Amino acid sequence: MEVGFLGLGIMGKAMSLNLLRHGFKVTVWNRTLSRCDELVEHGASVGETPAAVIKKCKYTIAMLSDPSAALSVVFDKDGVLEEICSGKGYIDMSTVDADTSSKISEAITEKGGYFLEAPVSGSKKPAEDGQLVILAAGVKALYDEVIPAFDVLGKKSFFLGKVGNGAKMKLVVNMIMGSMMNAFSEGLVLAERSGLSQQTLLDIVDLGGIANPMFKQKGPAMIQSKFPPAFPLKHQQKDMRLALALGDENAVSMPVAAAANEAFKKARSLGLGDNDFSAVYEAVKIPDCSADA
Ligand SMILES: NC(=O)C1=CN([C@@H]2O[C@H](COP(=O)(O)OP(=O)(O)OC[C@H]3O[C@@H](n4cnc5c(N)ncnc54)[C@H](OP(=O)(O)O)[C@@H]3O)[C@@H](O)[C@H]2O)C=CC1
Ligand SMILES: O=CC(=O)O
Repeated sequence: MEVGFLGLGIMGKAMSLNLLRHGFKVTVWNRTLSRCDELVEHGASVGETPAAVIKKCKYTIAMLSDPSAALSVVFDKDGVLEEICSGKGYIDMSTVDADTSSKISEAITEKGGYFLEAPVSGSKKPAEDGQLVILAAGVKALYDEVIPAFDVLGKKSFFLGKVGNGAKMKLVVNMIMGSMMNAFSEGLVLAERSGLSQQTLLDIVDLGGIANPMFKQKGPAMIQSKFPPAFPLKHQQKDMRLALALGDENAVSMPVAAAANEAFKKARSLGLGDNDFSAVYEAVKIPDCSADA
């Protein structure tokens, strides 16, 4: 199977390498073109523009940072829309909001192409290991056709119906994850300030009902103030922002998520946006000056 791949960041690089390892022919494009070099060493071809990739491939996957990147790659000059046509499928796996996904879907459909949104749950390591959870929605026929690729990229795929449902599901999941990371960070700070061992806290948490892979994997690095980026904090804050907007639309009160978003914003203002999202711990550590006012 031949696929195009647009966006070779942390996730896109791991995912396209995985496809190459499993015998797919992959044509890649990245805004910073030099990032294609490593993929070429592993057998990929390069398209000079998103349009060139679409022209060459029947199926093209995108994995881009945020709504503005996802829209730009489709609508700007040399973008996807210039070459998408009947018989071609476009699969956007970026985490965006439902409106962005719908705009892309409508434009692709107008040109006769097929569209699937397919954001993923799982981070750098699951992407490397083909263990993502894929949350697809859109054209079911396209979903069925690209299952061989999803089987390589993920451990489980869900088809969630109409465009927007995949985006919304992903935002709900990441809203929970971001709130959990804040509670975990507060717990680590509280343990330390109370004179307790943070390592002992990690051991206890891992043995009980709130044990989970995220705390287990990230906790030991966090207590050493190490945050190598797997899921960049700036993207988690984008997801909190988009999830809160979804809450606004549906009149769902989300005070926990709103507080978590503030902590991620504070972390970004401290210059931590390119660190892993667990770096919110550094923001949580800083005393809240407003409490003294
Ligand atoms: N990392 C993770 O653990 C996970 C991330 N996600 C989601 O996947 C998506 C990608 O994440 P990740 O790989 O971590 O992000 P990165 O920041 O590592 O990569 C972002 C990619 O988007 C490209 N990009 C950014 N802006 C533009 C633009 N205006 N036009 C064209 N390309 C652009 C970047 O190109 P360039 O190299 O030129 O900057 C790069 O290829 C995000 O939506 C994220 O929320 C989902 C699950 C897990
Ligand atoms: O979106 C991030 C993830 O870990 O899932």
